[in-house]
Amino acid sequence: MTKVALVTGGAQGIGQAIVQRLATDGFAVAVADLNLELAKQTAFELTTAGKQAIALKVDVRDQNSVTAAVQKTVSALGGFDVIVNNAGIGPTTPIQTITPEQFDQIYQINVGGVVWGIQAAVAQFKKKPRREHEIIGKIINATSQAGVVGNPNLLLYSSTKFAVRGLTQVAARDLAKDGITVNAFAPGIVKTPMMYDIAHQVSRHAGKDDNWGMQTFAKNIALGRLSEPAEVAAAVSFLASSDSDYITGHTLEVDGGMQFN
Ligand SMILES: NC(=O)C1=CN([C@@H]2O[C@H](COP(=O)(O)OP(=O)(O)OC[C@H]3O[C@@H](n4cnc5c(N)ncnc54)[C@H](O)[C@@H]3O)[C@@H](O)[C@H]2O)C=CC1
Ligand SMILES: CC(=O)C(C)=O
Repeated sequence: MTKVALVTGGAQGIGQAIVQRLATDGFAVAVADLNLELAKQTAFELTTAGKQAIALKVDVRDQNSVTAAVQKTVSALGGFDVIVNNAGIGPTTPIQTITPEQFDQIYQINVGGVVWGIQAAVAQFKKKPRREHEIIGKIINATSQAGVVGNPNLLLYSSTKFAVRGLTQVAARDLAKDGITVNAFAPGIVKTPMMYDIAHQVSRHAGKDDNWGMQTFAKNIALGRLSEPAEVAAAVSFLASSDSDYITGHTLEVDGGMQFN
């Protein structure tokens, strides 16, 4: 039977590369994003290429919105096997500029969105029949190299990504008995709209041009180059496949050698 995956923030950047890769792997995919127009475009490109895909509007801050997106996916695609909690935002936050509004927004999206995604996915997974020790659902969360080591200028962002690694470990322990694995992926510096925006902001604070910001981040990459979104998607493909059935609670770093643990 065709497996079904939902990817939040699937309309652009890393999320888009993930839906494209999972569709190529044979999944029917739900492209769930705040930006419905972009999500439709991504899904359209996949269906035109003969893949099974739908577009859904979701705001991951909103528990009901995430639950509804998962339920719509089940109705439209006939099952539910994998959720990739990928949506996130990455504003630079010099310490003295942080406001309560900014704090709420980034924690609600980057942490809250993952919690609601886990919750909604588990409710579906638990409806499935299961043989002893069978893996019936996979939860895959986006953290970051900035969730492995604190990154300058990113106090709120970095700390949300540490939280995602923590909650991935807790959920992995809580859900193992139900045949659900929970893992995370930690990209490095990936060529996406988010990363170009961060590089722009960091460069602006330093009074330099945008290229300076990107090169500053790139300095610590052992493999000596920035990452393509498809390279992150390849790691997520593994975490979504049965090849990773004996892995849970793990953060897979896909950063060209920025961090070694
Ligand atoms: N680009 C990079 O270098 C890195 C990115 N990451 C993480 O990977 C994930 C994807 O990042 P990128 O593709 O770079 O970001 P991006 O900004 O290019 O794309 C993010 C997508 O999430 C969607 N989104 C934002 N808020 C949302 C909400 N409330 N509800 C639903 N969708 C929402 C946006 O509309 C967009 O389509 C994020 O969690 C990010 O923190 C981690 C490490 C490095
Ligand atoms: C955006 C991000 O996750 C970085 C810089 O690691």
